[in-house]
Amino acid sequence: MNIEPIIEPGPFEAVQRIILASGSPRRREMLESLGLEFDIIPSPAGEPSPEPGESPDDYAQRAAVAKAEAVFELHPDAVVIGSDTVVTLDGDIMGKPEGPNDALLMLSRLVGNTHRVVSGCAIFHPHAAPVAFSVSTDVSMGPQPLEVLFAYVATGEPMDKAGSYAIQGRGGFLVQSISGSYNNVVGMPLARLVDVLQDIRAIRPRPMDR
Ligand SMILES: Cc1cn([C@H]2C[C@H](O)[C@@H](COP(=O)(O)OP(=O)(O)OP(=O)(O)O)O2)c(=O)[nH]c1=O
Repeated sequence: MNIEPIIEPGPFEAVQRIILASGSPRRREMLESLGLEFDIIPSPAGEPSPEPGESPDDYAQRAAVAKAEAVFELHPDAVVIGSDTVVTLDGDIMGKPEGPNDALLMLSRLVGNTHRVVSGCAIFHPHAAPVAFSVSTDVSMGPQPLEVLFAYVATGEPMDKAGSYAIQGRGGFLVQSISGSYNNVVGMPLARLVDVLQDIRAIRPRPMDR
């Protein structure tokens, strides 16, 4: 399924075919913000389960590699980008909630605490070794009464978000402060990704005359 995004001239242009192996609208918007032409092919790879004792960083990277690799195998001529975001607190890895009760449980643990959001990113390239990395952001939330969490869960926003909240959406009110990349919380370590894409010559600054 190729969804051709609408491109506005942005700071960069693609030098090679780029595929975003993601169904996340947030990740699509981030790549679009760069002005890149790219295809979207959600990965057929499912979410792997964390191995016993696996660090959140290793897990997020492994999940991102699995997503990107599954699409790269079908399109070895393209640069394929995959990403995976998890929330971690007290050593536990939180993905997307299984339902409203699970979302409520996650949020009741996160409020009044500082947790880490870890996004893994993997880039597969036709003529270079794959690159995988993870970036983490500390997110501090103030205390919230249960009825506020109920009301937030009832919006439905938490259901497709790691940790059951969206810093960029209605859940922004939950976040008192962050230390690190904001984009990384939303779903992709964009600054680091742009550096890598330029290093492997997949993108370049858009020439002034274009
Ligand atoms: C913490 C946080 C997560 N998220 C989202 C980012 C991810 O889309 C989602 C975590 O799920 P992921 O499994 O990382 O990704 P996804 O299933 O949405 O998309 P795909 O696997 O196709 O790439 O949580 C936010 O949008 N805002 C936030 O503040």
